[in-house]
Amino acid sequence: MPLTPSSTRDLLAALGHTPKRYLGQNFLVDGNIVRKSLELARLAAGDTVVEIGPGLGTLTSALLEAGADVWAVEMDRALAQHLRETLAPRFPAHLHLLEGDAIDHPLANLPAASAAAGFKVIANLPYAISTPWMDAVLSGPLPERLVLMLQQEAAQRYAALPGSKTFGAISIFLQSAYEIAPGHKVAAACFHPRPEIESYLLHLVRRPPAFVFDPATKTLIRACFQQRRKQIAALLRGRLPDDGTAWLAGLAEFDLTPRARPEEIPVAAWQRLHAA
Ligand SMILES: C[S@@+](CC[C@H](N)C(=O)[O-])C[C@H]1O[C@@H](n2cnc3c(N)ncnc32)[C@H](O)[C@@H]1O
Repeated sequence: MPLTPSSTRDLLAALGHTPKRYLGQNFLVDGNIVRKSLELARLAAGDTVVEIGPGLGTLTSALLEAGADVWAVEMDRALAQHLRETLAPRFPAHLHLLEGDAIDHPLANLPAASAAAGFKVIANLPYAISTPWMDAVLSGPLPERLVLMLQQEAAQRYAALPGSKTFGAISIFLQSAYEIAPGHKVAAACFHPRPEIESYLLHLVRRPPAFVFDPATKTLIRACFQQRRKQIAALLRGRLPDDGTAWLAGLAEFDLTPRARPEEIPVAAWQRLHAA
């Protein structure tokens, strides 16, 4: 599989494929990043891995060559066809390729039994879907580890702390389930074509135990952050049977009052909120 800008360009030309911007087609052309991704994921032979957007198969082939069982979902029909013709015959028992949208199939149709046995996600994500996809994954079953190439700005939002302007619902959902381990900034030269935005290799390790919010509480928290300049007491009024009085009283433990704004409230306090 191609691992240099020139071999990637040659393959794209041979396929008659022009990278599609709306599908975030910035292909990896740097072997070090591929190796680093496998290393951060502690990839071992026999691991089950979900990959989103295998594209030309650069990361996918490295995963398969390392002995992983790969469940991948690719939306681009021509690229999926290319993988079916080239990579699938080499790894017939280990590549499970789905042509479709990762938003509809966030875990590439990984069977429930394989998910329950433990799996990882390693992917160079299409940037446009990173947050809705992450939100879907956080509903469970949860991967043990994720190593994700992302837009740096998205990685900053996921890792944001209370008090920061980028702290939001996704930061709360993600940090409740995962620890953010050290990752890496990635240069635009590691991709073809080069993206205009900065990229980051994010490394997430599932917490023991991981906290998963129920759907109603997620909806409530998202609604609070849609009006992040309002005070939390006003935001909860009419949305909880007691208008949130009991939960608001508990904010004192965090040195906060009902006048706090959503972005000031720590993750541990949000975990005590129950909308249902
Ligand atoms: C950033 S590229 C990564 C390609 C390849 N994994 C690599 O690292 O070179 C993103 C890939 O995701 C695919 N893609 C975009 N949106 C998708 C979606 N909603 N569902 C599944 N795949 C998608 C693109 O066609 C592209 O192949």
